[in-house]
Amino acid sequence: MEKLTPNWSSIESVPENYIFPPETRPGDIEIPISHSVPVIDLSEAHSVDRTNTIQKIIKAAEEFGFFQHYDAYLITILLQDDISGLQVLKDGEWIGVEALPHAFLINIGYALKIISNGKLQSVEHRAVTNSTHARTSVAFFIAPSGDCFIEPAQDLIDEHNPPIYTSYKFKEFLSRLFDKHGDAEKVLKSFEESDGIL
Ligand SMILES: O=C(O)CCC(=O)C(=O)O
Ligand SMILES: [Fe+2]
Repeated sequence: MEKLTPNWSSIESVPENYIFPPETRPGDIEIPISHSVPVIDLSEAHSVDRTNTIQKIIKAAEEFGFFQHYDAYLITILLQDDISGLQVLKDGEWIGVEALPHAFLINIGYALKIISNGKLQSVEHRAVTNSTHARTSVAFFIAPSGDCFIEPAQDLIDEHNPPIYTSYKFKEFLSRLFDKHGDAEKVLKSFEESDGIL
Protein backbone atom coordinates (compact mmCIF):
# COMPACT_ATOMS: atom_id res chain seq x y z
CA MET A 1 0.00 0.00 0.00
CA GLU A 2 2.90 2.39 0.76
CA LYS A 3 4.03 1.97 -2.84
CA LEU A 4 0.60 2.99 -4.06
CA THR A 5 0.29 6.14 -1.96
CA PRO A 6 3.87 7.06 -0.94
CA ASN A 7 3.35 10.78 -0.20
CA TRP A 8 -0.38 10.80 0.29
CA SER A 9 -0.50 12.84 3.46
CA SER A 10 1.99 15.47 2.25
CA ILE A 11 0.15 16.36 -0.98
CA GLU A 12 -1.62 19.64 -0.35
CA SER A 13 -2.19 21.24 -3.72
CA VAL A 14 -2.50 20.52 -7.41
CA PRO A 15 0.12 22.15 -9.72
CA GLU A 16 -1.21 25.44 -11.19
CA ASN A 17 -0.92 24.30 -14.81
CA TYR A 18 -3.32 21.42 -14.09
CA ILE A 19 -6.10 23.77 -12.97
CA PHE A 20 -8.59 25.43 -15.30
CA PRO A 21 -9.82 28.81 -13.99
CA PRO A 22 -13.54 28.60 -13.04
CA GLU A 23 -14.72 30.69 -16.03
CA THR A 24 -13.16 28.25 -18.52
CA ARG A 25 -14.49 25.11 -16.86
CA PRO A 26 -17.31 23.26 -18.60
CA GLY A 27 -20.76 23.55 -17.04
CA ASP A 28 -23.60 21.18 -16.29
CA ILE A 29 -26.01 20.11 -19.00
CA GLU A 30 -29.74 19.87 -18.47
CA ILE A 31 -30.97 16.28 -18.72
CA PRO A 32 -34.29 15.61 -20.47
CA ILE A 33 -36.37 13.08 -18.49
CA SER A 34 -36.83 9.73 -20.21
CA HIS A 35 -39.53 7.32 -19.06
CA SER A 36 -38.60 4.59 -21.48
CA VAL A 37 -35.18 3.45 -20.23
CA PRO A 38 -35.24 -0.37 -20.28
CA VAL A 39 -34.68 -2.36 -17.08
CA ILE A 40 -32.71 -5.58 -17.53
CA ASP A 41 -32.62 -8.23 -14.81
CA LEU A 42 -28.92 -9.11 -14.58
CA SER A 43 -29.58 -12.14 -12.36
CA GLU A 44 -30.63 -13.89 -15.59
CA ALA A 45 -27.05 -13.49 -16.81
CA HIS A 46 -26.11 -16.30 -14.40
CA SER A 47 -28.40 -18.81 -16.06
CA VAL A 48 -27.08 -21.31 -18.59
CA ASP A 49 -28.57 -19.41 -21.49
CA ARG A 50 -27.07 -15.96 -21.11
CA THR A 51 -27.47 -15.07 -24.78
CA ASN A 52 -30.87 -13.47 -24.29
CA THR A 53 -29.63 -11.15 -21.52
CA ILE A 54 -26.51 -10.25 -23.49
CA GLN A 55 -28.62 -9.37 -26.54
CA LYS A 56 -30.84 -7.15 -24.38
CA ILE A 57 -27.76 -5.34 -23.01
CA ILE A 58 -26.29 -4.83 -26.48
CA LYS A 59 -29.59 -3.43 -27.80
CA ALA A 60 -30.00 -1.12 -24.80
CA ALA A 61 -26.37 0.05 -25.13
CA GLU A 62 -26.90 0.88 -28.81
CA GLU A 63 -30.16 2.73 -28.21
CA PHE A 64 -29.54 4.33 -24.84
CA GLY A 65 -25.87 4.11 -23.92
CA PHE A 66 -23.86 2.61 -21.10
CA PHE A 67 -25.92 1.63 -18.03
CA GLN A 68 -25.47 3.31 -14.65
CA HIS A 69 -22.68 1.94 -12.47
CA TYR A 70 -19.78 2.73 -10.16
CA ASP A 71 -16.29 1.90 -11.38
CA ALA A 72 -14.79 -0.90 -9.31
CA TYR A 73 -11.06 -0.35 -9.72
CA LEU A 74 -8.65 2.38 -8.56
CA ILE A 75 -9.15 5.08 -11.16
CA THR A 76 -10.59 5.29 -14.65
CA ILE A 77 -8.94 7.69 -17.07
CA LEU A 78 -11.56 8.73 -19.60
CA LEU A 79 -10.89 10.47 -22.90
CA GLN A 80 -14.01 11.84 -24.58
CA ASP A 81 -14.45 13.54 -27.92
CA ASP A 82 -16.41 16.79 -28.03
CA ILE A 83 -19.81 15.05 -27.94
CA SER A 84 -21.13 15.02 -24.38
CA GLY A 85 -22.85 11.91 -23.05
CA LEU A 86 -21.45 11.24 -19.60
CA GLN A 87 -23.87 11.83 -16.71
CA VAL A 88 -23.30 11.60 -12.95
CA LEU A 89 -25.91 11.05 -10.25
CA LYS A 90 -25.94 13.78 -7.60
CA ASP A 91 -28.61 14.12 -4.90
CA GLY A 92 -30.91 11.80 -6.87
CA GLU A 93 -30.60 13.76 -10.12
CA TRP A 94 -28.64 13.03 -13.26
CA ILE A 95 -26.25 15.82 -14.23
CA GLY A 96 -24.69 15.97 -17.69
CA VAL A 97 -20.93 16.48 -17.73
CA GLU A 98 -19.97 18.79 -20.56
CA ALA A 99 -17.14 17.23 -22.55
CA LEU A 100 -13.83 19.07 -22.36
CA PRO A 101 -11.81 18.19 -25.48
CA HIS A 102 -8.12 17.26 -24.94
CA ALA A 103 -8.68 16.69 -21.22
CA PHE A 104 -8.83 13.45 -19.29
CA LEU A 105 -11.69 12.86 -16.92
CA ILE A 106 -10.73 10.83 -13.85
CA ASN A 107 -13.32 8.66 -12.13
CA ILE A 108 -12.63 7.26 -8.67
CA GLY A 109 -13.24 3.52 -8.32
CA TYR A 110 -14.34 1.57 -5.26
CA ALA A 111 -10.85 0.25 -4.52
CA LEU A 112 -9.53 3.83 -4.19
CA LYS A 113 -12.51 4.82 -2.06
CA ILE A 114 -11.48 2.11 0.39
CA ILE A 115 -7.76 2.99 0.27
CA SER A 116 -8.65 6.64 1.01
CA ASN A 117 -10.82 5.40 3.92
CA GLY A 118 -13.88 7.00 2.37
CA LYS A 119 -12.23 10.42 1.76
CA LEU A 120 -12.43 9.99 -2.01
CA GLN A 121 -15.91 9.21 -3.26
CA SER A 122 -16.85 7.00 -6.14
CA VAL A 123 -19.66 8.49 -8.23
CA GLU A 124 -22.50 6.63 -9.92
CA HIS A 125 -22.46 7.44 -13.62
CA ARG A 126 -23.74 6.41 -17.04
CA ALA A 127 -23.14 7.42 -20.64
CA VAL A 128 -25.99 8.15 -23.02
CA THR A 129 -26.16 8.10 -26.79
CA ASN A 130 -27.68 10.92 -28.80
CA SER A 131 -29.70 10.62 -31.97
CA THR A 132 -27.73 13.05 -34.12
CA HIS A 133 -24.04 12.61 -33.34
CA ALA A 134 -21.93 9.52 -32.76
CA ARG A 135 -19.86 9.73 -29.58
CA THR A 136 -16.54 8.03 -28.91
CA SER A 137 -14.93 7.63 -25.50
CA VAL A 138 -11.87 5.68 -24.46
CA ALA A 139 -11.71 4.38 -20.90
CA PHE A 140 -8.43 3.22 -19.39
CA PHE A 141 -8.85 1.33 -16.12
CA ILE A 142 -6.11 1.22 -13.50
CA ALA A 143 -6.94 -1.97 -11.63
CA PRO A 144 -5.36 -3.78 -8.70
CA SER A 145 -4.31 -7.38 -9.32
CA GLY A 146 -6.62 -10.00 -7.85
CA ASP A 147 -4.18 -10.95 -5.05
CA CYS A 148 -3.50 -7.35 -4.03
CA PHE A 149 -4.80 -6.45 -0.54
CA ILE A 150 -7.10 -3.42 -0.55
CA GLU A 151 -7.31 -1.57 2.76
CA PRO A 152 -7.35 1.99 4.15
CA ALA A 153 -3.87 3.57 3.78
CA GLN A 154 -1.99 3.57 7.10
CA ASP A 155 -1.13 7.30 6.69
CA LEU A 156 -4.83 8.14 6.84
CA ILE A 157 -5.57 6.17 9.99
CA ASP A 158 -5.20 7.54 13.50
CA GLU A 159 -7.23 7.69 16.71
CA HIS A 160 -9.63 10.24 15.22
CA ASN A 161 -9.87 8.41 11.89
CA PRO A 162 -10.37 4.71 12.51
CA PRO A 163 -10.45 2.45 9.45
CA ILE A 164 -13.93 2.26 7.94
CA TYR A 165 -13.14 -0.81 5.86
CA THR A 166 -11.51 -4.16 6.51
CA SER A 167 -8.60 -5.48 4.47
CA TYR A 168 -9.50 -7.86 1.64
CA LYS A 169 -8.04 -9.34 -1.51
CA PHE A 170 -9.33 -7.59 -4.60
CA LYS A 171 -10.43 -10.88 -6.15
CA GLU A 172 -12.66 -11.37 -3.07
CA PHE A 173 -14.41 -8.07 -3.95
CA LEU A 174 -14.97 -9.24 -7.54
CA SER A 175 -16.34 -12.62 -6.48
CA ARG A 176 -18.76 -11.01 -3.97
CA LEU A 177 -19.78 -8.59 -6.75
CA PHE A 178 -20.82 -11.55 -8.92
CA ASP A 179 -22.60 -13.20 -5.98
CA LYS A 180 -24.58 -10.02 -5.38
CA HIS A 181 -25.48 -9.66 -9.08
CA GLY A 182 -23.40 -6.53 -9.53
CA ASP A 183 -24.78 -4.64 -6.52
CA ALA A 184 -21.51 -2.93 -5.60
CA GLU A 185 -23.10 -0.81 -2.82
CA LYS A 186 -24.08 -3.99 -0.98
CA VAL A 187 -20.64 -5.53 -1.50
CA LEU A 188 -18.86 -2.43 -0.22
CA LYS A 189 -21.07 -2.44 2.85
CA SER A 190 -19.98 -6.00 3.56
CA PHE A 191 -16.39 -4.75 3.82
CA GLU A 192 -17.22 -2.05 6.36
CA GLU A 193 -15.63 -2.63 9.78
CA SER A 194 -18.98 -2.23 11.52
CA ASP A 195 -20.79 -4.57 9.15
CA GLY A 196 -18.76 -7.49 7.86
CA ILE A 197 -21.98 -9.30 6.96
CA LEU A 198 -21.89 -11.07 3.60
O1 LIG B 1 -18.18 6.59 -22.05
C1 LIG B 1 -18.16 7.14 -20.96
O2 LIG B 1 -18.13 8.36 -20.83
C2 LIG B 1 -18.18 6.35 -19.66
C3 LIG B 1 -17.65 4.96 -19.76
C4 LIG B 1 -17.63 4.30 -18.40
O3 LIG B 1 -18.25 4.77 -17.49
C5 LIG B 1 -16.82 3.11 -18.16
O4 LIG B 1 -16.27 2.57 -19.14
O5 LIG B 1 -16.72 2.69 -16.99
FE1 LIG C 1 -17.63 3.85 -15.61
